[in-house]
Amino acid sequence: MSDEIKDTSIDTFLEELASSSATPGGGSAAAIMGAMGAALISMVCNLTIGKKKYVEVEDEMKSVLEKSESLRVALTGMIADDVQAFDQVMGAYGMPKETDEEKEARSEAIQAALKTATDVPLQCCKVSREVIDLAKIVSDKGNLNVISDAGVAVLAGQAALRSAALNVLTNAKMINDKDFAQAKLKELEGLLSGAGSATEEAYGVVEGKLS
Ligand SMILES: Nc1nc(=O)c2c([nH]1)NC[C@@H]1CN(c3ccc(C(=O)N[C@@H](CCC(=O)O)C(=O)O)cc3)C=[N+]21
Repeated sequence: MSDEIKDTSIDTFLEELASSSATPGGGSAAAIMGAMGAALISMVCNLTIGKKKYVEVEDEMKSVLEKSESLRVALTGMIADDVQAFDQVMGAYGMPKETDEEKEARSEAIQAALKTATDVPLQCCKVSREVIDLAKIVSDKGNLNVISDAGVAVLAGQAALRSAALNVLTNAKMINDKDFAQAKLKELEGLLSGAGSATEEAYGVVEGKLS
């Protein structure tokens, strides 16, 4: 699929995801999950801003909306970024490996591609973590009529974070530059830390409001 992946219909995207072609893969799926989380946060903000009952949180909701829209744009871009990154990995594996020179060039290309294919989902983790943190704010303060959507947003952020994390883990394992891999895993650990409890807390708040 091309760079225009974000412009394809949901149906076509899912067909491509389901197909035996390597991309889009789980990395792109993680990004779109995060983008859905961000979109739902924006939706809750848009339905809270301008309501008399929520005038006290209006400024905060406006600020959350600005951030969630920027996260949504970033995550939407990562759907294609991940396709490109993983296509590079597959392309490198497909290089000829007859001569020593070819083997060397192939190995270098694989290693370079794996680094990018680690960085893209790590970036997705970073932005998805922000989705979780913003979803928590709208779960606490958003319009009660759409509070279930705030709960969906937090779970989408969590799914995106943990899904992108799996892509980081699987690629980092294959990287020979252990300093690089260690640094990325360390960064990942920081992003995962506390995310589960933030998710459960926000989900609990939403459930509490609905029961
Ligand atoms: N940033 C990132 N994004 C990913 O989407 C991502 C990733 N990293 N890391 C690893 C996993 C795994 N994954 C595969 C998808 C299809 C095949 C696939 O089509 N394999 C063919 C072989 C194809 C060939 O050799 O040309 C097969 O097993 O028959 C393999 C692997 C995507 N992932």
